[in-house]
Amino acid sequence: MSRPINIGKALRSFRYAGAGLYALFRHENNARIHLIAALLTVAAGIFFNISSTEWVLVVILIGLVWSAEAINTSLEKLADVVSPEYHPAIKTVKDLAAAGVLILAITAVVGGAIIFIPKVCLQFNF
Ligand SMILES: Nc1ncnc2c1ncn2[C@@H]1O[C@H](COP(=O)(O)OP(=O)(O)OP(=O)(O)O)[C@@H](O)[C@H]1O
Repeated sequence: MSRPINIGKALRSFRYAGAGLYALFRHENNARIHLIAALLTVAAGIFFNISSTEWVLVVILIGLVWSAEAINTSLEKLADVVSPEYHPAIKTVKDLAAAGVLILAITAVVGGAIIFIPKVCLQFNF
C-alpha cells in the first residue's frame, strides 16, 4: 500500500514547478511584461498604503494573470510539438488560450483602476 503522503514526491513537484516558473519569466516576453506590471502595482500599493482587502484583491489578480500566462505558454509549447506546421485547429487553440490571458489581464487592469484611480485623484487633487 502506498503511503498517504509522500513528502519526497511533493518536494520534487515543487522543484519542477519552480523550474517552470523560472522558464516562464526567463524566456517568455509576455510573462516578463506581466511581472513588471505586477511589480509596479505592488510599488503603487505601498505608495498609496492600500488596505488589507485591497492587497488581497491585488494579489489574487496578479496570481490569476501569472497562472493564466503559465497555462497559455504550456499550451503553446505543446501545440508547437504536436503541430509545428500551420494548422487551423492549432490556430484556434492558441488564440483561445491567448484570449484567456487577455480576459484576466483586462480584469486586472479594471480592478487596479477601481482601486488606484480614486487614490491618485485624491493624492494629486484632480
Ligand atoms: N502551428 C500553428 N498553426 C496555426 N496558427 C499558429 C501556429 N502557431 C502559431 N499560430 C498563430 O500565431 C499566433 C502566435 O503564436 P505563437 O506560438 O508564436 O505565440 P506567441 O504569443 O507569439 O508566443 P511566443 O512568442 O512565446 O511563442 C497564435 O495565436 C496563432 O494564431
